[in-house]
Amino acid sequence: MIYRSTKGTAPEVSLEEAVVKGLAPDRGLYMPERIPTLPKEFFDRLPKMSLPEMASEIAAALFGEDVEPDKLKALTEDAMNFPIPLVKVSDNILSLELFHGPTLAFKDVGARFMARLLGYFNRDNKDRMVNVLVATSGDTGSAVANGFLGVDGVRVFVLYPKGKVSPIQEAQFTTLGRNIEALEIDGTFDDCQSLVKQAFLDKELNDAMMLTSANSINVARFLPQMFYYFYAWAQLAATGADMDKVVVCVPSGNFGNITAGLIAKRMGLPIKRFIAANNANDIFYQYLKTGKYSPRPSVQTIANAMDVGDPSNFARVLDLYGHDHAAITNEISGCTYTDEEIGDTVCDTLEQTGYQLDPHGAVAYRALKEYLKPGETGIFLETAHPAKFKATVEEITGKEVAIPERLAAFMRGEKKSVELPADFAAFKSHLLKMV
Ligand SMILES: N[C@@H](CCOP(=O)(O)O)C(=O)O
Repeated sequence: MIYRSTKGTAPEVSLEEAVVKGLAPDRGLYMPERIPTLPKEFFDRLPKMSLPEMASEIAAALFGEDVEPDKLKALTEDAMNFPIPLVKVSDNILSLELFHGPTLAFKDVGARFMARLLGYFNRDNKDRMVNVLVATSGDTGSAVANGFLGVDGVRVFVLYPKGKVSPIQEAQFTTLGRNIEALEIDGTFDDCQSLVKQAFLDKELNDAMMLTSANSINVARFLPQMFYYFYAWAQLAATGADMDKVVVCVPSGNFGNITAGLIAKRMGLPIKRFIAANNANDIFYQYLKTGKYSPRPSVQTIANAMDVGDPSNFARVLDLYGHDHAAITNEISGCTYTDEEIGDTVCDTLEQTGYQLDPHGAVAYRALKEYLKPGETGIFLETAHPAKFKATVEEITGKEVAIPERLAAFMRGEKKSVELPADFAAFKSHLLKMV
């Protein structure tokens, strides 16, 4: 498969080059040149398939030309080795619980797949040190750090906005040591993401060290996220539900997650429509309303992983729909909620249904409650475990949130981070010291 840049001015590349480069040299994002359609017989079998089985068939359709079949199957099945249950919350609304992986957030799916795929591409270059740069507003950092922890030939730099992630999220990537270094940036997530993007375009840096990204700008991080859309659909289909009116609501920040869902739909997954639910960082919602994209500095909210002021994957959404605003609004609607509304949703849902939402899932659940039409069934992506936001959730509900042991383990480590200003020269000089 050939990968092309959304900006259209960079050379086309192979999957390996797209994964290793991360970002195209014209600052565009790589996209597969064609999106394969899966046959009807695949969808007929779907409700009976396990997650690793279906993931490896989908991976074969996308990556099969570039990776040996048995290796691709093995690495996909190994990456997808945790449950992703679809759980009923209220009458016509179900939660796709994406928090049962090692770091308790949906990013585990893409990060684990990417770590294994990069290992495959690097198999004959054992002496080559790959430097993974990752900007995080909370969840990506820990998933990537854990996905690559102890992997020979890989060094990970996690850039995060100082004081703007939850204490547990911070512990998940600042206490690991070994080949993981946390860089605490005095700025926002967008500053972190911009430092990473500038690094890919800096000749001196790229001559000195091999850099790649593990954010959703990297095709190996974002495309595997489509696996769980198929799995959600399959679980619902297995219940005998009416599959013509399925609406998926995605809590949206950097828009990699919803873009993976849109690509799943292009591959044939019959999702009727999508809702992109924003917190106060409602850049996409404003775009849907006005047709104008006006990025702005992100503000801090209680759904911090979505605190993104210039979503990278907006470029991919535009690309998928040929920059046609009407076509986009036909398939995707949006909404935006304040912290107060998010908090009320966490509280009311717990009281009314007994289901403990995290602040991100709450944004999406509320959107379905408000915007599902009669006869539709809504699935929302519950992107992280509520315990990752323990203090916030407990303050809202007044009830204790138990911390799973694998999360508690992170809290026992000692925090180590390097503080840096949101300044490219300082970041670059720090990286160059590692050479
Ligand atoms: N929401 C992310 C921010 C980056 O998103 P990504 O999907 O591009 O990695 C986070 O929680 O870190």
